[in-house]
Amino acid sequence: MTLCVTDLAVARGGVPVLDGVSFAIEPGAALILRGPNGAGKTTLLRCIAGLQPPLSGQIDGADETIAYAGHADGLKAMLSVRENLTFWAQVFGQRDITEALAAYDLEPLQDRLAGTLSAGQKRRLGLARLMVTGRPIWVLDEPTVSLDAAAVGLFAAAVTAHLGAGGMALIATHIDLGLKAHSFDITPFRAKPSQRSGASDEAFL
Ligand SMILES: Nc1ncnc2c1ncn2[C@@H]1O[C@H](COP(=O)(O)OP(=O)(O)OP(=O)(O)O)[C@@H](O)[C@H]1O
Repeated sequence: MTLCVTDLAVARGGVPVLDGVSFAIEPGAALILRGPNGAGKTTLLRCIAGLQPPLSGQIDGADETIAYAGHADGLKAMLSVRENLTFWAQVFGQRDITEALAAYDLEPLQDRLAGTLSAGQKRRLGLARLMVTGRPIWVLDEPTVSLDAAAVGLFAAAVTAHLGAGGMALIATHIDLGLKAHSFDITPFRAKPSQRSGASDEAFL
């Protein structure tokens, strides 16, 4: 299975942002999305994750295969760390959360309510969630925000293990994660200002 994006055009708030984007990711590979603030990385990732439709083009290999981590951590504040991971494991039909707890050094925090965690601890939990989905393609938007250097290392190790097991990753980031991955700069694919689409068709802003 390959994630294949062909001639994709995407909009945000009804305004075209990118046009003519094509790339493919094979099992075991990661692609790092690059581009300055406002270039359209988040918009592209949201389309690929199925949160909003593209204007045109094709996305193949994304059905029931993607685990998405955006800017929000998507945590249940009144559930503990362990309960959050167990909840997501059950949603995705997986069971074991042990590896995810260990990968992000969350064992000492497992009984804490997620709402009481620091920003970096919440981010670690949000990223650990990916591991219990069993989904092969991780689509990640600025995953290292709030993480300290040690936690960035844990994240890089988790991604490397995921790729080693045949998984894939598409990551928008401004920092060097030290991963073996190709980079894809979306700057040249900025949509022309004349390409207006009209109304917004997004599920979430
Ligand atoms: N909710 C929104 N409504 C309308 N326009 C938006 C919205 N969010 C972002 N935009 C605009 O869409 C364009 C693409 O934004 P996007 O968030 O995809 O860029 P990005 O590359 O992820 O930026 P950053 O590096 O700052 O996170 C920008 O011009 C931005 O101002």
